[in-house]
Amino acid sequence: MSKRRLRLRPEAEAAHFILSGSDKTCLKAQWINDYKGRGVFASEPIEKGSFVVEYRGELISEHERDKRQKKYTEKQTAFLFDFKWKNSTWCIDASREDDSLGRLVNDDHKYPNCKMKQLAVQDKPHLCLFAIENIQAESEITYDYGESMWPWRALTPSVETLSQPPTDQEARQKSRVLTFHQTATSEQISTDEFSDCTDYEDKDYFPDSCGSSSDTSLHSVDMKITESVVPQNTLNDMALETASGHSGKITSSEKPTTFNLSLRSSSHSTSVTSRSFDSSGVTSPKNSSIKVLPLPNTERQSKYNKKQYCLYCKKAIAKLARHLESAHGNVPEVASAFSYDKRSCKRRDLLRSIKKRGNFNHNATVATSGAGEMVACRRPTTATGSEDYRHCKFCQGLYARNCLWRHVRRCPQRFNEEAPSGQRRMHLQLPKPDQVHEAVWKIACEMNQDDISFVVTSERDILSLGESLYNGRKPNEKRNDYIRQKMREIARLLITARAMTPLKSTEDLVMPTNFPHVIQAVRAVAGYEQESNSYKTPSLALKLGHSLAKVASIVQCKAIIANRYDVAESAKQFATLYEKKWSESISAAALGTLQQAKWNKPQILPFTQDVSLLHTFLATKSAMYMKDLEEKPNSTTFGNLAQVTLTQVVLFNRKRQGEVSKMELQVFTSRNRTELNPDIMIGLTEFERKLAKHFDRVEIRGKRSRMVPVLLTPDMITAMELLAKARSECQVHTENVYLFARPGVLSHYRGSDCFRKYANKCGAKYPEALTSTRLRKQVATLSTVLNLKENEMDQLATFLGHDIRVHREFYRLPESTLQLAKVSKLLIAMEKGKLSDLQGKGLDDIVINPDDEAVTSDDDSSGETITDPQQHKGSRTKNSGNQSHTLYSASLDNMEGASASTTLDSKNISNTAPGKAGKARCKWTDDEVKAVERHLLHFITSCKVPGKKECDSCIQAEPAALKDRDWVAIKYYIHNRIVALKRKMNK
Ligand SMILES: C[S@@+](CC[C@H](N)C(=O)[O-])C[C@H]1O[C@@H](n2cnc3c(N)ncnc32)[C@H](O)[C@@H]1O
Repeated sequence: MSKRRLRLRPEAEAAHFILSGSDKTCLKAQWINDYKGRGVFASEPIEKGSFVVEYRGELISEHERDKRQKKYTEKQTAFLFDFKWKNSTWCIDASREDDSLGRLVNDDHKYPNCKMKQLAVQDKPHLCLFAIENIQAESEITYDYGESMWPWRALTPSVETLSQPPTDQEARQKSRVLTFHQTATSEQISTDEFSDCTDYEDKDYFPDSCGSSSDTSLHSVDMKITESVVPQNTLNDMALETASGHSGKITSSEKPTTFNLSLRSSSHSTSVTSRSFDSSGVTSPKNSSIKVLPLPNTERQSKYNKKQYCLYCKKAIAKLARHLESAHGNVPEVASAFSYDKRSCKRRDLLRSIKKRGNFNHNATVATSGAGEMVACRRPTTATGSEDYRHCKFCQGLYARNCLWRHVRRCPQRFNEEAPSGQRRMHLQLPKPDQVHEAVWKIACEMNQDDISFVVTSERDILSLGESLYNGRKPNEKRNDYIRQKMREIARLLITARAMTPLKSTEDLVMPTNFPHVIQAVRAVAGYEQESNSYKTPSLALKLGHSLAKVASIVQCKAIIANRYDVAESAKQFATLYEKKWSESISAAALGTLQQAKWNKPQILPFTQDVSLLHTFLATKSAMYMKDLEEKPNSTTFGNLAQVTLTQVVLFNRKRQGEVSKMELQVFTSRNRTELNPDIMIGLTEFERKLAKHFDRVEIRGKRSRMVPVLLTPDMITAMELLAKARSECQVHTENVYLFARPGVLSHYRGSDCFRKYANKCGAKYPEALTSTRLRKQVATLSTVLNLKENEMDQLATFLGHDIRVHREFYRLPESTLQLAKVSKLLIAMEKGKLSDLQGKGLDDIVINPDDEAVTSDDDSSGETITDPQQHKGSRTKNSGNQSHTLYSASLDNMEGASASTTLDSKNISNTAPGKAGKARCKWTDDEVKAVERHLLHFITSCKVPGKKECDSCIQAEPAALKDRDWVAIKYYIHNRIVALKRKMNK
């Protein structure tokens, strides 16, 4: 009697919950990770055989299902559950976000604890889950979605494949998983009928096996999804498997039941997040669901009674060695371990290795399922979250993150591999999901392990962004850093978006309807301040924009390949939105903040005396170190000479330190040493010919893969040849490709470090000004002051490794220098009341005399500086009287030092208008002089508030020649000066 009641109870209970439309209180929904999303967990133990939850939703016909499927998004389609009832196909559509829990139960094809069963209540079919084992509190409720190519199953390779090659049987099993259809029988049960819910034969449940499908339309739907993401060989495997049949539990007449689950673009992490999930009232666990098993330290179990997982039978075993010997003694590696003496190290190491691999297999299963207990080599005293543990990449043992480095130093499995040093991580990479680029996965796994790296590894589209960046660049460490940075940036955005908007995945970020949320998140990440319309980190806002555009194009391409035209279209629309709205919403303010940050910032240039001091210091040191290296070749003498020579080359060539630092040995040894072509020689002056013979030229890789030439003096060549020769004696790794290699490692010396070191040692007055970038600016500034011709300027720009536009905009100290060197002459003339003297002259024809200079230095226009909207857009003019004068003296100083014969007179400074190198000579006509006078008068008499509209009208009324942006700059400068003059007059 009692037995009968027991049997009926689950059904009756199910009917009760079906009719009340509620779920059991012993269940709760929880956010697991980005990979799985939410899941359902037992908050109390559930007995084997009990009813667990109903897969509740809207019951629709097959036809309606087909219609909905067409317009549903990928996510929604995942909630369509097809089943057979009364000889036709029906579907439960659970896509609507309600509070029901059944729709949130995840798949587990290996160790499910529930099975799906069909129940007829009041002559309507219902899908319910029943426990097939006792379920512990806090365990996740799972069931087998059936054999099919579910993306997550492919993404997390079986643990066997991680540690050992698959056996034939395993290979067969694996390919069966790749069959792309879940099929099922459905035993229909009426609540009126007697049924035994604890009698779990597979046929009672669905999905329960796979079979050849007669439903081709369903096949094709799934194929559409899989084709896009599965490489061709996998598809071939699938085809083979379908042809060779399945497990055979089902007859060919049985119809497939398809859980129309589609590929989530972000599903493959094996770790668990502690992030809270708050949409739809799901609980938000602060701790990860994966714990590290603590020492057994209860009264019943001693701490010496630790259980380990057997590599072969996967069970937790207390006496593993004994178990291995008795149960798996015929396995070659077990036999080999036991062939050694009982106390031998070899035996101990082999057994330990088997133990660690067994535990690793278990840990990988836990990681894959998203919940459970991992086994560490040194167990904590209390259950600890898995975030602080990592697997050793050599022996696969699990160690506390902060102790891993210590273990790696003496890990017996490391064999001859070099111990990783510096930033290189020592933990085992997570299992690489299929279709993720190996190198990109490595980059992602080597990141600092934090929330951000978690999002990177779990978001497919972020990894795709990394892959796209990876493919477009030549391999080097720096490129990897860049990719890492880009992936982290977008992950940070996603984390912020999740916290403050309904967005959840990277794909959500590039949906046009989400554009306002994206703007909100970007602003939050970049620290937008509404009042000032500025950002704390404006560059981040700009970078995120570029990355989002890239992600949108990646999503679009992937969607096109996958025949998901709705997604492709929406990504395309996002791109259009981005093009039209991004600037006004984000980038205008970000660029404004960036530009504003540069205003009034003193631009320090190196002083020529300091440069000269550094030069002499390096020459002396170089001679000394060359001698040392010849006499005592060792890593120290090599390092000294390498650093000095590197600094010399950067200093002499005014090159980016990063480019010269990376000069490869092979590039130096294979440099072109052929004589200069006699025809070219003819075109050179005697002096130039001598120079051409004097220097050697090496071509190195510059920014954006540009070829950048480096000139080498004979002294430098001698030092470099010595470095090349002495490498082997000085512990320079044979694999180290760099000329300025660091002995013992694979990296090179960094020019910036060397510069800093020698700048401080050489006794320079302003050592902080001696950096490679500032030296580049110095040479560029001098080129302006010396008025190089257009083609000479081009040559200089090419030599410096950038194009002329960049040179003009960023390297020359543009208007400020010109204002110093040239416009100031005009101002002096004006202040001295000699404006009419300018008639018929160009700016360059004005000669400064020291008295005049004194006149200009005592002004103060600060606080009255006008900002010009035009300058905002294109020109980089910033007017600051004080700063200008500092620079003026600096540039004069440099100029004198640069060339003894150069003086600031009308011969040397030729006829180039400011900002228009090489354009027609800009003489002041009578009209222009009058216009300036009028302008002056206008300001002195009527301009009360500088920068107001009246001034603009005044400017417009002037002759055409004065409309040039450079002249506008002059006018603003004049304007400021006049305000200062006016103040003086008022006083
Ligand atoms: C019916 S829903 C289950 C609820 C879902 N986890 C959620 O948060 O909405 C099916 C989806 O869950 C995810 N999923 C289910 N089982 C999974 C598993 N074992 N591993 C990873 N993801 C899984 C897949 O993204 C699938 O599209």
